[in-house]
Amino acid sequence: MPDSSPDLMRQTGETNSDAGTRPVVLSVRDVTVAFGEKVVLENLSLDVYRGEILGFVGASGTGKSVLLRTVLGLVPKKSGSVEMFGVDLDDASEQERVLVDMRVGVLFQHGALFSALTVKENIQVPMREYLDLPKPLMDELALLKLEMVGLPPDAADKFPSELSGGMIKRAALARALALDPDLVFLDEPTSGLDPIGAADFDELVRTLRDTMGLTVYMVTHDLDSLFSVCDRIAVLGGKKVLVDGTVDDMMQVEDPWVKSYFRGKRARQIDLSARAEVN
Ligand SMILES: Nc1ncnc2c1ncn2[C@@H]1O[C@H](COP(=O)(O)OP(=O)(O)OP(=O)(O)O)[C@@H](O)[C@H]1O
Repeated sequence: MPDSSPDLMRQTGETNSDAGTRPVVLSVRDVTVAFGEKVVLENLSLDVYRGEILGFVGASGTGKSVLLRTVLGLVPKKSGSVEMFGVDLDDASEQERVLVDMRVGVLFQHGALFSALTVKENIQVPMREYLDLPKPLMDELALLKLEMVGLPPDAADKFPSELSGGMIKRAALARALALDPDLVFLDEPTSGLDPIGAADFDELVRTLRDTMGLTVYMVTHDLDSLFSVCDRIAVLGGKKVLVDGTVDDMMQVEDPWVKSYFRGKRARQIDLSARAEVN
């Protein structure tokens, strides 16, 4: 049986692409998902590279959430494969699957914190699920995660109903980071935040990527996020990834939705102000 200890997986369990320079941490190949007769994704392929912040966009109802849930194994696919850290999730043993899951954090839309648990208890949910740690250590770790996401220590004993929208997002991010993951999925993390709160959250995501070497897969409608923190953007359309590339690449795309999204009035305002900040 192959040694699948986390350390070994970190060193070897990743496929390389792009002339061996950028390890692929998530590889989606020819994935088709349907609900009854309705095909939502068809032969969709996508690679996510280690250390990048990928922004995933697409018109409403194109299947962004379905893809995210499929990758996480919450929605069955008709065909295709999903590999994380070089492990094909359909072929993975139970032990391999647990090791992969421990390397992944998820921030679901609207935070999805357990309302009956305090912030600290929410952050400790993944620790209780996967680790066997003494309570004082878990408390210490929870406080550390709060600090990482910029929440004060006294947020630990608050319930989600006592937090602002921005604090809920940060608490949910702290929970996603509970196990020091390598890859985090963020589902519309800045939705519902005011522009300043959203910009602060984007900055936090970028800082965490820079300091922890995180790979970030972010489903978003937020043009500010796409322009300011995403290294690469993938656009979902016609049941597959229509196009992927940098913001500048998106500016060249003639597809009508991509064009109106990235070259519309709002996008032009953001682009102009970003360029003004640089100069
Ligand atoms: N469990 C399900 N059963 C049947 N159809 C579903 C199911 N889940 C999603 N769909 C359909 O799949 C399509 C894609 O939905 P999805 O929620 O992934 O879109 P989205 O791109 O995330 O949209 P939005 O940006 O509005 O959140 C929609 O037509 C939706 O109705």
